Amino acid sequence: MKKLEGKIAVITGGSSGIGLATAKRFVEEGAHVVITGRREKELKEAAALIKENVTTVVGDVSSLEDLDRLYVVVKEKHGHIDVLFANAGAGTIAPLAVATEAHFDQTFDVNVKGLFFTVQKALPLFKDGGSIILTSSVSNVLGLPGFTAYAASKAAVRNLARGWTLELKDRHIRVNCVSPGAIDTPALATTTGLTAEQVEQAVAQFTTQIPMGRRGVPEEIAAAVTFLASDESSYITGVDLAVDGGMAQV
Ligand SMILES: NC(=O)c1ccc[n+]([C@@H]2O[C@H](COP(=O)([O-])OP(=O)(O)OC[C@H]3O[C@@H](n4cnc5c(N)ncnc54)[C@H](O)[C@@H]3O)[C@@H](O)[C@H]2O)c1
Repeated sequence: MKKLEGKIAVITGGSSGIGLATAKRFVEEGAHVVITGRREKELKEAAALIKENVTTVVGDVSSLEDLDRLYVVVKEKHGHIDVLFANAGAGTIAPLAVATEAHFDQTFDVNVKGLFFTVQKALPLFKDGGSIILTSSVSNVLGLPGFTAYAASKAAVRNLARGWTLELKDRHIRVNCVSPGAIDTPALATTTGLTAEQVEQAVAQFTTQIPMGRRGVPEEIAAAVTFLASDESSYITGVDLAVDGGMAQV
């Protein structure tokens, strides 16, 4: 029996990395996925990789108009949502002394405001219960020099899950976070502003500090998200599931 047979799932940031791996896994488990991202070309390429049971909608989660358009498509095509994976996120390195207002605003616009309204505007489409999974980060409990605005935004995500767990309990909607550690995705290489060689050195150094001694792969986050999306986690709500090779324990 497939874990998500017949479910309708919306995934933001579904064109690459963790979102794409999760979209593929959801479809393998019997779901139809609606993926959204900012760039049409990447979305189409992602849909070609997913192959079947996938709809694409171009949009920026920090734009409320784009979110409205997304859910109009979902409503017209499917009528309802069973699973929402609010996964789109942004974060670049910016030590406190040099971080700009634009950096701060962009980080919070996507990771907090975008995620907040991604969930709010989906609510009318949840019928009888469902599962919402928010992508936070292991940085929600770590001091992470150079990434403090990002880490603060991800701590906000974790706290939104706590409150929404209670706000949505009577509608039988479970709300959980998944918190990736260091996962090999395009984001890991592009958010540092360093050269490719510097990134390689920094990542190698960083990897030595991970208790399991390696970085994760997107499929390992997708497996955890599939569990949280499915009835296998039917008595789990409000938790923060770290998928981090033990990083949060250091
Ligand atoms: N890779 C890691 O090590 C790691 C660790 C912890 C948390 N995360 C989080 O995982 C999530 C997915 O990141 P990833 O590692 O797969 O990186 P990624 O760059 O492969 O994916 C990020 C996705 O978010 C989308 N996105 C970014 N800004 C957006 C916006 N304004 N509107 C719509 N879509 C937008 C991108 O287009 C992309 O599809 C993010 O929330 C990220 O913060 C990643």
